[in-house]
Amino acid sequence: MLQFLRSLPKIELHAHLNGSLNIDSIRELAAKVYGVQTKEFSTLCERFIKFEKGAKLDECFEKFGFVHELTSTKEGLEYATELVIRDFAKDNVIYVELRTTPKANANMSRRSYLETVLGVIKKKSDLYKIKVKLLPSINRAEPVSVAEETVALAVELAAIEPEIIVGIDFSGNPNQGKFKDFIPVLSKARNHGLKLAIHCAEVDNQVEIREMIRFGMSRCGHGTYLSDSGFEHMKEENIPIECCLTSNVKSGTVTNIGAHHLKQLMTTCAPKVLCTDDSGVFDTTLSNEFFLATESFGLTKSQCIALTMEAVEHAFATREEKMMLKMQIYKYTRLQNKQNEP
Ligand SMILES: CNc1ncnc2c1ncn2[C@@H]1O[C@H](COP(=O)(O)O)[C@@H](O)[C@H]1O
Ligand SMILES: [Zn+2]
Repeated sequence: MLQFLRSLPKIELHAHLNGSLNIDSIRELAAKVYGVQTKEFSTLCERFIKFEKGAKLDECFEKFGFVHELTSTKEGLEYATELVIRDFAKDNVIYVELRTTPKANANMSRRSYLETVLGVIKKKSDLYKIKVKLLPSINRAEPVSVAEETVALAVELAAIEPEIIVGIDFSGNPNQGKFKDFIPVLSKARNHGLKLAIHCAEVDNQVEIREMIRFGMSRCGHGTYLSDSGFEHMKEENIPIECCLTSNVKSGTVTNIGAHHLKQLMTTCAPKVLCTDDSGVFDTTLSNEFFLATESFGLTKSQCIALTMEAVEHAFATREEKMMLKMQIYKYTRLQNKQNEP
Protein backbone atom coordinates (compact mmCIF):
# COMPACT_ATOMS: atom_id res chain seq x y z
CA MET A 1 0.00 0.00 0.00
CA LEU A 2 2.70 2.49 1.00
CA GLN A 3 4.53 1.85 -2.27
CA PHE A 4 1.30 2.42 -4.20
CA LEU A 5 0.70 5.69 -2.32
CA ARG A 6 4.25 6.92 -2.84
CA SER A 7 4.01 6.38 -6.59
CA LEU A 8 0.51 7.83 -6.86
CA PRO A 9 0.65 11.32 -8.44
CA LYS A 10 -0.66 13.52 -5.62
CA ILE A 11 -2.14 16.97 -5.07
CA GLU A 12 -1.15 19.08 -2.05
CA LEU A 13 -3.44 21.99 -1.23
CA HIS A 14 -2.43 22.98 2.30
CA ALA A 15 1.31 23.43 2.84
CA HIS A 16 3.02 26.29 4.70
CA LEU A 17 6.39 26.98 3.12
CA ASN A 18 8.45 27.37 6.30
CA GLY A 19 6.67 24.48 7.97
CA SER A 20 7.37 22.18 5.04
CA LEU A 21 11.16 22.08 5.30
CA ASN A 22 12.00 18.64 6.56
CA ILE A 23 14.87 17.94 8.89
CA ASP A 24 17.31 16.77 6.20
CA SER A 25 16.54 19.80 4.08
CA ILE A 26 17.02 22.09 7.09
CA ARG A 27 20.47 20.56 7.57
CA GLU A 28 21.20 20.92 3.85
CA LEU A 29 20.06 24.53 3.85
CA ALA A 30 22.07 25.40 6.95
CA ALA A 31 25.20 23.77 5.56
CA LYS A 32 24.94 25.24 2.06
CA VAL A 33 23.84 28.77 2.85
CA TYR A 34 25.24 29.36 6.32
CA GLY A 35 27.97 26.74 6.65
CA VAL A 36 26.43 25.48 9.92
CA GLN A 37 27.28 21.89 10.89
CA THR A 38 27.73 22.08 14.64
CA LYS A 39 26.52 19.61 17.26
CA GLU A 40 24.32 22.30 18.82
CA PHE A 41 22.59 22.72 15.49
CA SER A 42 21.92 18.99 15.26
CA THR A 43 20.38 19.10 18.74
CA LEU A 44 18.14 21.99 17.66
CA CYS A 45 17.07 19.98 14.59
CA GLU A 46 16.13 16.99 16.72
CA ARG A 47 14.17 19.18 19.12
CA PHE A 48 12.36 20.73 16.16
CA ILE A 49 10.45 17.57 15.25
CA LYS A 50 10.01 16.28 18.80
CA PHE A 51 6.50 16.51 20.23
CA GLU A 52 5.74 15.52 23.80
CA LYS A 53 2.48 13.65 24.34
CA GLY A 54 -0.22 16.16 25.19
CA ALA A 55 1.51 18.98 23.32
CA LYS A 56 -0.50 22.14 22.90
CA LEU A 57 -1.12 24.03 19.70
CA ASP A 58 0.69 27.11 21.05
CA GLU A 59 3.92 25.07 21.26
CA CYS A 60 3.84 24.46 17.48
CA PHE A 61 4.04 28.13 16.80
CA GLU A 62 7.21 28.46 18.83
CA LYS A 63 8.85 25.92 16.52
CA PHE A 64 8.51 28.05 13.40
CA GLY A 65 11.04 30.59 14.74
CA PHE A 66 13.83 28.07 14.11
CA VAL A 67 13.14 27.84 10.36
CA HIS A 68 12.27 31.53 10.09
CA GLU A 69 15.86 32.34 11.15
CA LEU A 70 17.21 30.21 8.31
CA THR A 71 14.91 31.83 5.75
CA SER A 72 15.53 35.38 6.93
CA THR A 73 18.02 36.10 4.13
CA LYS A 74 17.24 36.17 0.41
CA GLU A 75 19.66 33.33 -0.25
CA GLY A 76 18.23 31.24 2.58
CA LEU A 77 14.67 31.82 1.46
CA GLU A 78 15.54 31.00 -2.16
CA TYR A 79 17.20 27.72 -1.29
CA ALA A 80 14.49 26.78 1.21
CA THR A 81 11.80 27.33 -1.42
CA GLU A 82 13.66 25.13 -3.87
CA LEU A 83 14.14 22.39 -1.28
CA VAL A 84 10.45 22.39 -0.37
CA ILE A 85 9.46 22.16 -4.06
CA ARG A 86 12.02 19.39 -4.57
CA ASP A 87 10.80 17.42 -1.55
CA PHE A 88 7.15 17.56 -2.61
CA ALA A 89 8.17 16.45 -6.10
CA LYS A 90 10.21 13.59 -4.60
CA ASP A 91 7.03 12.37 -2.92
CA ASN A 92 5.33 12.40 -6.36
CA VAL A 93 3.26 15.46 -5.62
CA ILE A 94 2.47 16.83 -9.08
CA TYR A 95 0.65 19.96 -7.95
CA VAL A 96 1.26 21.98 -4.80
CA GLU A 97 -0.21 25.18 -3.48
CA LEU A 98 2.41 26.73 -1.22
CA ARG A 99 1.32 29.33 1.28
CA THR A 100 3.68 31.65 3.04
CA THR A 101 3.64 34.77 5.20
CA PRO A 102 5.71 37.59 3.68
CA LYS A 103 8.13 38.79 6.35
CA ALA A 104 10.00 42.07 6.54
CA ASN A 105 13.40 42.26 8.24
CA ALA A 106 16.78 43.95 7.83
CA ASN A 107 17.49 41.83 4.72
CA MET A 108 14.15 41.88 2.94
CA SER A 109 10.93 43.80 2.56
CA ARG A 110 7.62 41.91 2.28
CA ARG A 111 7.70 42.68 -1.42
CA SER A 112 11.15 41.17 -1.91
CA TYR A 113 10.14 38.17 0.22
CA LEU A 114 7.23 37.42 -2.12
CA GLU A 115 9.23 38.19 -5.25
CA THR A 116 11.98 35.84 -4.10
CA VAL A 117 9.56 32.94 -3.55
CA LEU A 118 7.81 33.72 -6.82
CA GLY A 119 11.15 33.80 -8.67
CA VAL A 120 12.10 30.33 -7.42
CA ILE A 121 8.67 28.92 -8.32
CA LYS A 122 9.03 30.26 -11.85
CA LYS A 123 12.57 29.00 -12.23
CA LYS A 124 12.32 25.57 -10.61
CA SER A 125 8.84 24.11 -11.19
CA ASP A 126 9.71 22.66 -14.59
CA LEU A 127 12.99 21.25 -13.33
CA TYR A 128 11.16 19.24 -10.67
CA LYS A 129 8.17 18.49 -12.93
CA ILE A 130 5.63 19.93 -10.53
CA LYS A 131 3.03 22.67 -10.85
CA VAL A 132 3.38 25.21 -8.02
CA LYS A 133 0.94 27.94 -7.00
CA LEU A 134 1.43 30.55 -4.32
CA LEU A 135 -0.97 31.81 -1.68
CA PRO A 136 0.43 34.71 0.34
CA SER A 137 -0.58 34.22 3.98
CA ILE A 138 -2.09 36.60 6.47
CA ASN A 139 -0.81 35.86 9.97
CA ARG A 140 -3.73 36.67 12.27
CA ALA A 141 -1.33 37.27 15.15
CA GLU A 142 0.10 40.28 13.31
CA PRO A 143 -1.58 43.70 12.96
CA VAL A 144 -4.22 44.27 10.27
CA SER A 145 -1.91 46.82 8.64
CA VAL A 146 0.50 43.98 7.79
CA ALA A 147 -2.37 42.02 6.23
CA GLU A 148 -3.26 45.09 4.17
CA GLU A 149 0.27 45.27 2.82
CA THR A 150 0.26 41.53 2.05
CA VAL A 151 -3.05 41.71 0.19
CA ALA A 152 -1.98 44.81 -1.77
CA LEU A 153 1.19 42.98 -2.84
CA ALA A 154 -0.73 39.81 -3.66
CA VAL A 155 -3.17 41.74 -5.86
CA GLU A 156 -0.35 43.56 -7.63
CA LEU A 157 1.74 40.43 -8.21
CA ALA A 158 -1.27 38.33 -9.18
CA ALA A 159 -1.88 40.77 -12.03
CA ILE A 160 1.63 39.98 -13.30
CA GLU A 161 1.60 36.25 -12.49
CA PRO A 162 -2.08 35.26 -12.51
CA GLU A 163 -1.19 31.61 -13.05
CA ILE A 164 0.89 31.45 -9.88
CA ILE A 165 -0.65 33.78 -7.30
CA VAL A 166 -4.18 32.49 -7.03
CA GLY A 167 -5.36 33.13 -3.51
CA ILE A 168 -4.82 34.22 0.06
CA ASP A 169 -4.34 32.04 3.12
CA PHE A 170 -5.61 33.17 6.52
CA SER A 171 -3.57 31.43 9.21
CA GLY A 172 -1.44 31.92 12.32
CA ASN A 173 -2.10 31.01 15.92
CA PRO A 174 -5.91 30.73 16.20
CA ASN A 175 -5.70 31.74 19.85
CA GLN A 176 -4.44 35.16 18.78
CA GLY A 177 -6.00 38.00 16.78
CA LYS A 178 -9.66 38.44 15.86
CA PHE A 179 -11.06 37.22 12.55
CA LYS A 180 -13.58 40.09 12.51
CA ASP A 181 -10.77 42.66 12.24
CA PHE A 182 -9.55 41.04 9.02
CA ILE A 183 -12.90 40.98 7.22
CA PRO A 184 -12.32 44.22 5.24
CA VAL A 185 -8.89 43.15 3.99
CA LEU A 186 -10.07 39.64 3.13
CA SER A 187 -13.04 41.15 1.27
CA LYS A 188 -10.63 43.27 -0.71
CA ALA A 189 -8.66 40.19 -1.72
CA ARG A 190 -11.82 38.38 -2.75
CA ASN A 191 -13.11 41.34 -4.73
CA HIS A 192 -9.86 41.26 -6.70
CA GLY A 193 -10.51 37.67 -7.70
CA LEU A 194 -8.24 35.95 -5.19
CA LYS A 195 -9.58 32.72 -3.70
CA LEU A 196 -9.65 32.42 0.09
CA ALA A 197 -8.31 29.46 2.06
CA ILE A 198 -9.23 30.13 5.67
CA HIS A 199 -7.99 28.29 8.76
CA CYS A 200 -11.38 27.81 10.35
CA ALA A 201 -12.40 25.87 13.47
CA GLU A 202 -8.88 24.66 14.24
CA VAL A 203 -9.80 25.46 17.85
CA ASP A 204 -13.17 25.58 19.60
CA ASN A 205 -14.28 29.18 19.16
CA GLN A 206 -17.90 28.93 18.03
CA VAL A 207 -18.48 32.71 17.75
CA GLU A 208 -15.57 33.07 15.37
CA ILE A 209 -16.50 29.92 13.45
CA ARG A 210 -19.93 31.43 12.78
CA GLU A 211 -18.34 34.70 11.62
CA MET A 212 -16.10 32.81 9.23
CA ILE A 213 -18.93 30.72 7.83
CA ARG A 214 -21.05 33.82 7.31
CA PHE A 215 -18.15 35.52 5.52
CA GLY A 216 -17.49 32.49 3.33
CA MET A 217 -14.39 30.85 1.92
CA SER A 218 -13.29 28.68 -0.97
CA ARG A 219 -11.63 26.07 1.24
CA CYS A 220 -11.66 25.45 4.98
CA GLY A 221 -8.39 24.68 6.78
CA HIS A 222 -8.84 21.98 9.45
CA GLY A 223 -12.55 22.45 10.35
CA THR A 224 -11.96 20.37 13.47
CA TYR A 225 -14.46 22.13 15.74
CA LEU A 226 -17.25 22.69 13.22
CA SER A 227 -20.66 21.90 14.65
CA ASP A 228 -22.94 19.45 12.83
CA SER A 229 -24.67 22.35 11.12
CA GLY A 230 -21.24 23.79 10.24
CA PHE A 231 -20.27 20.52 8.55
CA GLU A 232 -23.61 20.47 6.76
CA HIS A 233 -23.12 24.02 5.56
CA MET A 234 -19.68 23.19 4.13
CA LYS A 235 -21.17 20.22 2.31
CA GLU A 236 -24.06 22.23 0.88
CA GLU A 237 -21.69 24.95 -0.32
CA ASN A 238 -19.17 22.41 -1.67
CA ILE A 239 -16.43 23.87 0.56
CA PRO A 240 -13.83 21.17 1.20
CA ILE A 241 -12.25 20.63 4.59
CA GLU A 242 -8.48 20.46 4.31
CA CYS A 243 -7.70 17.53 6.62
CA CYS A 244 -4.24 17.44 8.15
CA LEU A 245 -4.15 14.26 10.24
CA THR A 246 -0.67 14.28 11.74
CA SER A 247 -0.73 18.03 12.30
CA ASN A 248 -4.00 17.81 14.25
CA VAL A 249 -2.89 14.88 16.38
CA LYS A 250 0.62 16.17 17.13
CA SER A 251 -0.60 19.67 17.91
CA GLY A 252 -3.28 18.23 20.18
CA THR A 253 -6.38 19.68 18.49
CA VAL A 254 -7.59 16.11 17.83
CA THR A 255 -7.10 13.67 20.71
CA ASN A 256 -6.15 10.66 18.60
CA ILE A 257 -6.18 9.64 14.97
CA GLY A 258 -9.31 7.49 15.39
CA ALA A 259 -11.24 10.57 16.53
CA HIS A 260 -10.32 12.59 13.44
CA HIS A 261 -13.25 14.15 11.57
CA LEU A 262 -11.98 12.69 8.27
CA LYS A 263 -13.96 9.60 9.23
CA GLN A 264 -17.22 11.59 9.43
CA LEU A 265 -16.41 13.44 6.20
CA MET A 266 -15.88 10.13 4.42
CA THR A 267 -19.12 8.60 5.70
CA THR A 268 -21.19 11.65 4.85
CA CYS A 269 -19.52 12.05 1.42
CA ALA A 270 -18.69 15.66 2.32
CA PRO A 271 -15.98 17.50 0.36
CA LYS A 272 -12.51 16.98 1.79
CA VAL A 273 -8.83 16.93 0.86
CA LEU A 274 -5.89 15.28 2.57
CA CYS A 275 -2.98 17.64 3.23
CA THR A 276 0.24 17.86 5.24
CA ASP A 277 0.02 21.40 6.71
CA ASP A 278 3.66 21.48 7.88
CA SER A 279 5.38 18.31 6.66
CA GLY A 280 8.69 19.47 8.19
CA VAL A 281 7.49 20.36 11.67
CA PHE A 282 5.20 17.34 11.85
CA ASP A 283 7.74 15.06 10.19
CA THR A 284 5.43 13.61 7.57
CA THR A 285 4.78 13.44 3.82
CA LEU A 286 1.58 13.44 1.80
CA SER A 287 2.10 9.72 1.05
CA ASN A 288 2.38 9.15 4.76
CA GLU A 289 -0.85 11.05 5.44
CA PHE A 290 -2.66 8.84 2.92
CA PHE A 291 -1.10 5.77 4.50
CA LEU A 292 -2.32 6.90 7.92
CA ALA A 293 -5.81 7.29 6.49
CA THR A 294 -5.71 3.77 5.05
CA GLU A 295 -4.46 2.31 8.33
CA SER A 296 -6.83 4.26 10.56
CA PHE A 297 -10.01 4.37 8.51
CA GLY A 298 -9.57 1.46 6.14
CA LEU A 299 -9.39 3.58 2.99
CA THR A 300 -8.88 1.43 -0.10
CA LYS A 301 -6.62 2.22 -3.05
CA SER A 302 -9.60 3.36 -5.10
CA GLN A 303 -10.72 5.66 -2.30
CA CYS A 304 -7.22 7.18 -2.25
CA ILE A 305 -7.44 7.76 -5.99
CA ALA A 306 -10.89 9.28 -5.58
CA LEU A 307 -9.55 11.58 -2.85
CA THR A 308 -6.78 12.70 -5.17
CA MET A 309 -9.27 13.41 -7.96
CA GLU A 310 -11.37 15.34 -5.45
CA ALA A 311 -8.32 17.44 -4.56
CA VAL A 312 -7.91 18.32 -8.25
CA GLU A 313 -11.49 19.59 -8.27
CA HIS A 314 -10.83 21.88 -5.31
CA ALA A 315 -7.44 23.16 -6.48
CA PHE A 316 -7.17 26.85 -7.37
CA ALA A 317 -6.13 25.80 -10.87
CA THR A 318 -7.51 26.51 -14.33
CA ARG A 319 -9.81 24.07 -16.10
CA GLU A 320 -7.00 23.08 -18.48
CA GLU A 321 -4.60 22.47 -15.61
CA LYS A 322 -7.19 20.29 -13.87
CA MET A 323 -7.64 18.25 -17.03
CA MET A 324 -3.90 17.68 -17.28
CA LEU A 325 -3.65 16.66 -13.62
CA LYS A 326 -6.55 14.23 -13.93
CA MET A 327 -4.96 12.70 -17.01
CA GLN A 328 -1.72 12.11 -15.10
CA ILE A 329 -3.55 10.42 -12.22
CA TYR A 330 -5.69 8.40 -14.59
CA LYS A 331 -2.62 7.18 -16.49
CA TYR A 332 -1.07 5.94 -13.26
CA THR A 333 -4.20 4.10 -12.18
CA ARG A 334 -4.56 2.44 -15.58
CA LEU A 335 -1.00 1.24 -15.39
CA GLN A 336 -1.66 -0.14 -11.91
CA ASN A 337 -4.75 -1.98 -13.10
CA LYS A 338 -2.82 -3.46 -16.01
CA GLN A 339 -0.06 -4.67 -13.72
CA ASN A 340 -2.63 -6.29 -11.46
CA GLU A 341 -4.31 -8.18 -14.29
CA PRO A 342 -3.87 -11.94 -14.01
C1 LIG B 1 -0.39 23.85 12.95
N1 LIG B 1 -1.46 24.59 12.39
C2 LIG B 1 -1.38 25.87 11.91
N2 LIG B 1 -2.41 26.72 12.18
C3 LIG B 1 -2.37 28.02 11.81
N3 LIG B 1 -1.33 28.56 11.16
C4 LIG B 1 -0.27 27.77 10.88
C5 LIG B 1 -0.27 26.40 11.20
N4 LIG B 1 0.88 25.87 10.76
C6 LIG B 1 1.57 26.88 10.17
N5 LIG B 1 0.89 28.05 10.26
C7 LIG B 1 1.31 29.39 9.81
O1 LIG B 1 2.35 29.24 8.85
C8 LIG B 1 3.58 29.83 9.32
C9 LIG B 1 4.77 29.02 8.85
O2 LIG B 1 4.90 29.13 7.44
P1 LIG B 1 5.32 30.48 6.69
O3 LIG B 1 6.33 31.19 7.57
O4 LIG B 1 4.09 31.30 6.52
O5 LIG B 1 5.92 30.03 5.41
C10 LIG B 1 3.41 29.87 10.84
O6 LIG B 1 4.25 30.85 11.43
C11 LIG B 1 1.92 30.17 10.99
O7 LIG B 1 1.66 31.55 10.81
ZN1 LIG C 1 -2.21 25.32 8.15
